[in-house]
Amino acid sequence: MATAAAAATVPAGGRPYRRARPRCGPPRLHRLRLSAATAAAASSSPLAPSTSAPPPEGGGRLVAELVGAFNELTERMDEELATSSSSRLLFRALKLAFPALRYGDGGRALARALAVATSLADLQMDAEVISAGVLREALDARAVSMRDVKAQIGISTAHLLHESLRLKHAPSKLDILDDESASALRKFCLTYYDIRAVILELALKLDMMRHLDELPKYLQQIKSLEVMKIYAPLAHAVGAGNLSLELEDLSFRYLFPHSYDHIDQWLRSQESECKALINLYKEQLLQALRADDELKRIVQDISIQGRYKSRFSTMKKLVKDGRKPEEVKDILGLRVILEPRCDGDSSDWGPRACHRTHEIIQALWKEAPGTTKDYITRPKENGYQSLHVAIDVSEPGKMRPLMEIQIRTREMDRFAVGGEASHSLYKGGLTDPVEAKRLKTIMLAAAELAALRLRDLPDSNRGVGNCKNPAFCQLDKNGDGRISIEELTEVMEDLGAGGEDATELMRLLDANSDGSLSSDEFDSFQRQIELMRSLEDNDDHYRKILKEKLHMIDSAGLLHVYRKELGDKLLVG
Ligand SMILES: Nc1nc2c(ncn2[C@@H]2O[C@H](COP(=O)(O)OP(=O)(O)OP(=O)(O)O)[C@@H](O)[C@H]2O)c(=O)[nH]1
Ligand SMILES: Nc1ncnc2c1ncn2[C@@H]1O[C@H](COP(=O)(O)OP(=O)(O)OP(=O)(O)O)[C@@H](O)[C@H]1O
Ligand SMILES: [Ca+2]
Ligand SMILES: [Ca+2]
Repeated sequence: MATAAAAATVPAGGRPYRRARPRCGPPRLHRLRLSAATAAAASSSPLAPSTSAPPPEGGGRLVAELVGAFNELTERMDEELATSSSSRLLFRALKLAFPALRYGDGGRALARALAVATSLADLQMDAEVISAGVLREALDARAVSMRDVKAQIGISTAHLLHESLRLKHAPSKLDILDDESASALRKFCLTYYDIRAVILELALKLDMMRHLDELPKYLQQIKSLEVMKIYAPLAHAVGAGNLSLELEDLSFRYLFPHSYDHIDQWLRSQESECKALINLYKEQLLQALRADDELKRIVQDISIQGRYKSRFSTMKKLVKDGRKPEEVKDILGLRVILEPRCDGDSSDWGPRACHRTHEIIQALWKEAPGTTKDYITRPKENGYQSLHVAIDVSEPGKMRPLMEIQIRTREMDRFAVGGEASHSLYKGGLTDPVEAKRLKTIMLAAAELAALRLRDLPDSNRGVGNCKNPAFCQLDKNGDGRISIEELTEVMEDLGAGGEDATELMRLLDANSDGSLSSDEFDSFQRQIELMRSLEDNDDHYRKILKEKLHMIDSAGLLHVYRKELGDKLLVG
């Protein structure tokens, strides 16, 4: 029977780049992000004695934040990249950045450094790049020196930071950013700089764009132009698709505020309904494809991806040939990817499976006349293969944009994503296939080198296999399975807090009063940290809802809407 895996669909708000990783075996408790409800339940378990203690203050709170950030980042990292050497490196970087960035501006610098690190972890970068992301803000604020980084973190992270600083100044070497010089500059960046430094710089640009309101207006436009012409296409070229889309949308917003508002209002007005529809159609289609006898015979795997079109991409469609928003046929998009079986006479099973999928779609929904393009029977000149249809998802009295469905085999998809018909060539600003191939080779080589440096030594008795809880292992320096007061004091001192804070934290967490923290006691502490973080997340979420409502309605109806929204969310939560 054909197995079907539904790939991630519309990005969830707030954490756009997080990639769902399949987990094998039992979940690792320390890495679970507990909901407030489960965390509260866990805290009443007899195995979790210390969660009833009040949240730690002072230096204890610092350790809690450090451990929380460390867990969040390692959870997002690719499992293969999260070796114990990587964990150690990341923990050291966080320890260096925390005291340097936490004070001064109410912790905003630290929050931004962690957001950059999060983007890098979501892009599946290694610990060296993520550490550089954490430290770059501290370096810019002169709270940490390159000498500190070299001595405490390592030469590779220092090198990355050095390269990203060089890259930062590259655009200012040009007087005008016309298409030609922008293209030359993009090539220059990709040829002459460590590719991981380019990716670090992209994550920093995203952070800058998310806070552009804080800069003077003239700078907002200069920065946006740079991003639009250089960094968004660069992001596309290195395969950071979602990052590229967000960079484009943000710079579009600052460069053309009126056009942006227009498109934003139209897309936003139907966004949640359309995203729900994408998920619904995806599920229906998956079920129908899985149930089909012919597909069961010739296909071993089916996946479907969905996306809602970005603001900037929609704008380009409108400008290209002057069509109206409702005439854009790919505002809602699904992509079916089929993996044909390899046995028997399977040479034409791929195209057959795609055409069979088309027939099933025609039986399910209404196809918009004249929209089908069969690039499988007749591939495009660049070799691109896929079958495209658009279906009408309107209902009586409810007009909606069309939904485009692309159908292709896994092999065709690989070619469309990374081959000579690659998306970065199709619209990413790179025009030379040889250049794209070389870029891919450089990226792979950089990843291999990093992996080599960050691998665990075979005789290491603190390898991942032995360390069920990486945060605990970072604190348990001598590896005896307990965190002693000396070990706790050491981390406190690294964070700039005193020995009294360590004693205080130990008193709070040491449930059986034996003078040290067992892994169970530390697990309880981590559950408490998760609880604190989830409360902060919810607060942030409610604040956003409120802001939107305040913006949209007059004061007479505010309370009603606020109560309803809050009530709904609380019920769901
Ligand atoms: N990677 C890649 N994707 C492509 C290529 N050509 C088309 N596509 C994808 O297929 C979609 C639809 O392409 P077409 O069916 O040719 O439609 P179109 O002529 O662009 O029509 P409009 O979307 O209405 O402008 C595009 O939006 C891309 O997502 C290609 O050469 N490479
Ligand atoms: N129908 C679809 N289903 C799922 N993903 C899609 C679909 N169409 C495009 N994508 C993906 O969505 C991302 C954003 O693409 P975007 O909508 O900006 O451009 P496009 O549709 O590929 O090209 P164009 O703007 O020329 O139509 C890309 O990763 C692209 O591969
Ligand atoms: Ca110990
Ligand atoms: Ca104890």
